[in-house]
Amino acid sequence: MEDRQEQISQVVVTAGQMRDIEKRIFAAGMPVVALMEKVAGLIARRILEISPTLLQNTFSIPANTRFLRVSPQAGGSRIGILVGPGHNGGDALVVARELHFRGYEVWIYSPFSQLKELTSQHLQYAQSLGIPIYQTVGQLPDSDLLIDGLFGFGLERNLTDPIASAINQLNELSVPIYSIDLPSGLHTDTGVVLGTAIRATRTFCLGLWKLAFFQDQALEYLGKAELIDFDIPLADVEAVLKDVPRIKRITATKALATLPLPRPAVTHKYKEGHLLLICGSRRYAGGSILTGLGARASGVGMLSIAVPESLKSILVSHLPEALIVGCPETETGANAHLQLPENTDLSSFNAIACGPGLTRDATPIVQEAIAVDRPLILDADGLNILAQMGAIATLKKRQAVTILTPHTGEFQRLFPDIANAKYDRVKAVQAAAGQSGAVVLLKGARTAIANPQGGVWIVPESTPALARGGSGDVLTGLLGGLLAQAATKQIPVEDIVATAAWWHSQAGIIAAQERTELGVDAFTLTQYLLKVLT
Ligand SMILES: NC(=O)C1=CN([C@@H]2O[C@H](COP(=O)(O)OP(=O)(O)OC[C@H]3O[C@@H](n4cnc5c(N)ncnc54)[C@H](OP(=O)(O)O)[C@@H]3O)[C@@H](O)[C@H]2O)[C@@H](O)CC1
Ligand SMILES: Nc1ncnc2c1ncn2[C@@H]1O[C@H](COP(=O)(O)OP(=O)(O)O)[C@@H](O)[C@H]1O
Ligand SMILES: [K+]
Repeated sequence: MEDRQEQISQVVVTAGQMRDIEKRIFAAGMPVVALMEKVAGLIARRILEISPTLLQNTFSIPANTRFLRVSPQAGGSRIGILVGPGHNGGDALVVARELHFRGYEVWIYSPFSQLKELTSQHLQYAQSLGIPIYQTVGQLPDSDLLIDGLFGFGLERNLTDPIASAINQLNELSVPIYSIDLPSGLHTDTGVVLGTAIRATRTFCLGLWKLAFFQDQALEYLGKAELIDFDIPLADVEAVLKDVPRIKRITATKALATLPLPRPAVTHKYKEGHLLLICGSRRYAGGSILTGLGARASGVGMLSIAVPESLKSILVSHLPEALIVGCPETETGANAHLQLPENTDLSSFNAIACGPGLTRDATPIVQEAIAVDRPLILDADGLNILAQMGAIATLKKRQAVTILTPHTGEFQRLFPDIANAKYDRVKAVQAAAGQSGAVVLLKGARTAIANPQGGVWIVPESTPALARGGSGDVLTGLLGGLLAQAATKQIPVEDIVATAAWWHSQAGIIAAQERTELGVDAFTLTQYLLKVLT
């Protein structure tokens, strides 16, 4: 049984689900007022923890001062608190009060005339404490930090003026902004910008991760995101999510537990999986090498690589441990069809990965791979050829599991009828898996993986260093190797896919830390895969 923290860190909810979970907590007797105090107290404490310069100011007070406070005269940091009409504003006002009592020079921007009752009470109290309150952006004094409590998960409509232009002006100030729950202006589920949105330096996501945090279009607004856990009972989460397919973050704990480690002491190479890669062309020889190196890093027991005959020697020189199968080639140097050695038939492979570097001239070999009753990964031109064949109808005929690994362009070619791929990647990948019966991995800044039942894994962190030709080939090889090794184990396929994607992203992150975001070419990436585990 995973511990509570691990379970909470995997959960991702929509605004509607969050609202239902809160309703249960309130119905069980937790007072709304008490929860707001608790949550905002945690936020205030966290702000003080992570802002050493603010703390420095607190402790640089003159020695003869009787109270551990910073007066404006002592040069304390100024913190502006942005207050909206709902409970997000209420949270912000509690933070304002706490920081005021810790001695900071706090001011409040409260542009709305109608506030929810609790929010209104906190505003009244802040006013009674002498905290200055401003209604228009033009009046705002300077500040060292802004706390954004304009809107949280209650925002559904587009923002209009004057609040929209106020947000634009606030973004223009060169001041760090910490957002409460999510940057005001983002849709909680899709991460779509509703007119305009705060560009946060940091975001404190409250209680449970919201979907917007994993939608590519929201990333530029979120800054550094962290979860503020306020002890939501797991039973309430379970009760609300029990009948819906889960959307989960793939964590290090989960991914590491899915890897084929430790290896049993008594085993042999064929027990540790036999992977067949079908890849490469005269034009894209490198793609087959990168795919092979990705597979090598997975630890797969046996690796066979089917490439056009003319690439055989170059593959052997890069991957001496692999069985390189030279295939007849087309005039253009594409893999024409499979020609396995005698005594080898396709049923001896635990998994097949097909696509990197093939070119679209390799249609017959892709058709052969699809026709084989083995677990199959299709990537790159494997996907483009599948799209030409009609993805959904073709995949319906397959008996064994299929994994598709498209980027957005390939996804749209495969599933032209799924319109929302750009705006709600999670919904799009769920729809694709549901319609095709395949496990679908939609690549991007935050890669999402869906199974046909609608369950989703999201890779929660990655690096733009991976936005480089060939890094997808590495993923295909790595995933193929893990899939082949899992053949005899009862592991859900989507867990293996998510683990490979997590591993790939982590390697990118470590490589980028050591070499900058410009230093992670696809070959280098393959050299960092094992560093994730050691
Ligand atoms: N319940 C609790 O105790 C806890 C709640 N928590 C906190 O509560 C937050 C959710 O609070 P919330 O539901 O009050 O919604 P919130 O995000 O503040 O904003 C909605 C307000 O904005 C308004 N509005 C909407 N669109 C608008 C527009 N375009 N232009 C202008 N106004 C617009 C809308 O008014 P409407 O006109 O729709 O009636 C409504 O008043 C959550 O994110 C977290 O911070 C946590 O601390 C945990 C404990
Ligand atoms: N901005 C980004 N942030 C994180 N990962 C990214 C980003 N852009 C691309 N990637 C990752 O890099 C890989 C690119 O794969 P792909 O588009 O297939 O490239 P190629 O076919 O050249 O190998 C995918 O795993 C994708 O998720
Ligand atoms: K906010």
